[in-house]
Amino acid sequence: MKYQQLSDQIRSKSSYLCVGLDTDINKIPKHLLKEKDPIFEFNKQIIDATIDYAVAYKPNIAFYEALGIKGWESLQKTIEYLPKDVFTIADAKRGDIGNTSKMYAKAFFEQMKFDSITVAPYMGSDSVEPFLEFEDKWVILLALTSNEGGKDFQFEELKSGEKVYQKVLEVSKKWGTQENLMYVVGATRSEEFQQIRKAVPYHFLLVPGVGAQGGNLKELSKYGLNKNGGLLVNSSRGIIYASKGEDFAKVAREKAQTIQQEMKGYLEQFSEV
Ligand SMILES: O=c1ccn([C@@H]2O[C@H](COP(=O)(O)O)[C@@H](O)[C@H]2O)c(=O)[nH]1
Repeated sequence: MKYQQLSDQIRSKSSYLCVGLDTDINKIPKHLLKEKDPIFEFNKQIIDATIDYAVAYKPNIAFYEALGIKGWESLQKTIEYLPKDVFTIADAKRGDIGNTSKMYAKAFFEQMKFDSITVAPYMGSDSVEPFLEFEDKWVILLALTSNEGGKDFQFEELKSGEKVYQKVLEVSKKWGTQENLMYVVGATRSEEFQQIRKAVPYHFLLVPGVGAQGGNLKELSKYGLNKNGGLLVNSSRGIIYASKGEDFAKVAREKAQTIQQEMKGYLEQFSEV
């Protein structure tokens, strides 16, 4: 998917919601366990219920890998089921020496046909560039993560006065363009959004950490939104497990709609979209 298409989706749905498909066999409603592929059945019902309010879907690959071959099959079916006009994110956090990264890229872009993949920056340019060689595919580079442990390294101050995550942004933005490179910035870091926007004014930011992790949607939207939208805000558990009963899809739809309505207001207030 191209930058403009994603921006158009945000405009037409008045939403920058990404639904996280962190589908755990131990958390899905019990009545689905009688299905041939309970994980896919759950995802299918979540997608049908939330599609009016979401512009992106993000399966976290760990949840599928953990089930072995069956998990990969459920993932493949999920990707094939998703409509072509939504943006798909493989939250896989890959990155390795160049020739290995190339194989990860082939797996997620060619085999599974994801639009994008999350990548760790730690191994540097040659570990990221192989992902950037695929047309209309995206790298979503970890910049500032939402977890507490993110402070262990990412806020460390360098001799230049920059923090490590700022250095990641400054150096990596030369590896790609706003057309093929996005950044992960945690919703729990809303105080950093203003200066992150200065560093990367036009790049999309994938923002996990609202809902279950307590990030503030208004705060991050205020500084994170740009004239193209520029944000994809993910919620996984807060939507997909809002109800653990037979009404899970209906309740997920209500949750997604509530978030979308809030986003619509912020798009009107904080962005020219
Ligand atoms: O900094 C990061 C990077 C990735 N994640 C992932 O996003 C979702 C968040 O799930 P919630 O249930 O909405 O908390 C999950 O897949 C994480 O692995 C993140 O949280 N923070």
